[in-house]
Amino acid sequence: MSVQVPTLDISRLDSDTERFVHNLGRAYQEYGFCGINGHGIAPSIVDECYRQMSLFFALPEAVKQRYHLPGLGGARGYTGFGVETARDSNHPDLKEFWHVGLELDAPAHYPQLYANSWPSEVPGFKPAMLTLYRALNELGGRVLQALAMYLGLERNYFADKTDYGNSILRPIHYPPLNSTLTESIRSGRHEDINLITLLVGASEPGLQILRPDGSWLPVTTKADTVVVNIGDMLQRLTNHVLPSTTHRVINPAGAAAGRSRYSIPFFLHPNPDFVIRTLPECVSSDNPDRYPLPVTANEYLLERLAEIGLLK
Ligand SMILES: O=C(O)CCC(=O)C(=O)O
Ligand SMILES: [Fe+2]
Repeated sequence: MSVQVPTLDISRLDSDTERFVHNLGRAYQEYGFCGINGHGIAPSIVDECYRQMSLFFALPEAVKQRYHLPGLGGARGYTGFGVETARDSNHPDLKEFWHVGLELDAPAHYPQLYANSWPSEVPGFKPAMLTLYRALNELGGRVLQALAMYLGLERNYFADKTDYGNSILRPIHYPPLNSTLTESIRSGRHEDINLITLLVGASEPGLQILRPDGSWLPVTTKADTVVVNIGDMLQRLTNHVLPSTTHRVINPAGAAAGRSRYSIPFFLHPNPDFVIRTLPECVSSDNPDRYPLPVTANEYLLERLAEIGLLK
């Protein structure tokens, strides 16, 4: 049998806590990625997002560009095809996307929590995306509870560090490929910037993770599975105890090349002023502190956005 990223049932967080925490932590130590099912997010919530995003991305380019908000580093609204370029790559990704941030009723505690923009042409887009945002934010909180316990922290360690998280829901459209000559791929090899990413849409082939032996392992899951991976902020906080694994989305061959691919990652971020300082629980003589200098989540984010071409 070929190797596969494990899938775990998160309802075990309450019914079988100790073993679940152990299994999840081991999966992340081995792969940096894990499938999560049993999460209770209704398939209709995800289906509605796919329906609404396909309506939006089908609009004329000039209409979509009205929702590009200059100067925000793509933090909200639309980012066009061929803009984002993975670190260390000269070839832009073959994708366009939209960013939804935390929707607040009152003025933000943090200036970085910009107001959302919504496409008036697609009225169902906002309610669909906000519903999925809330569901994934909540699921991410449960994954962080398990990870906190795995690291020897108290279960709610992350709660007050993520309650105003600068988290982003990113509906992505990878259009049909019209040339086989391009050196670009749908998403160039990269690591995610944030604490954890919850990905809806890995049921469509294309996503691959880099294994320590240099091979690429496909991650394709059942439709009900959310793929959750560790990002660089959590890797840094945990001194690499939880690794942020390099991944990419390759161009399909054959008939699939003529079809769009849609996916929706949710990048769960800490509050902008959270200080990423190596956890003492993750430092030992075998694993000395790799990051003696702390950095705030916001400083770290700005550095990384500049590197991928979103902040000029
Ligand atoms: O589309 C996917 O399956 C993955 C996208 C991704 O890795 C990202 O946007 O960071
Ligand atoms: Fe990613």
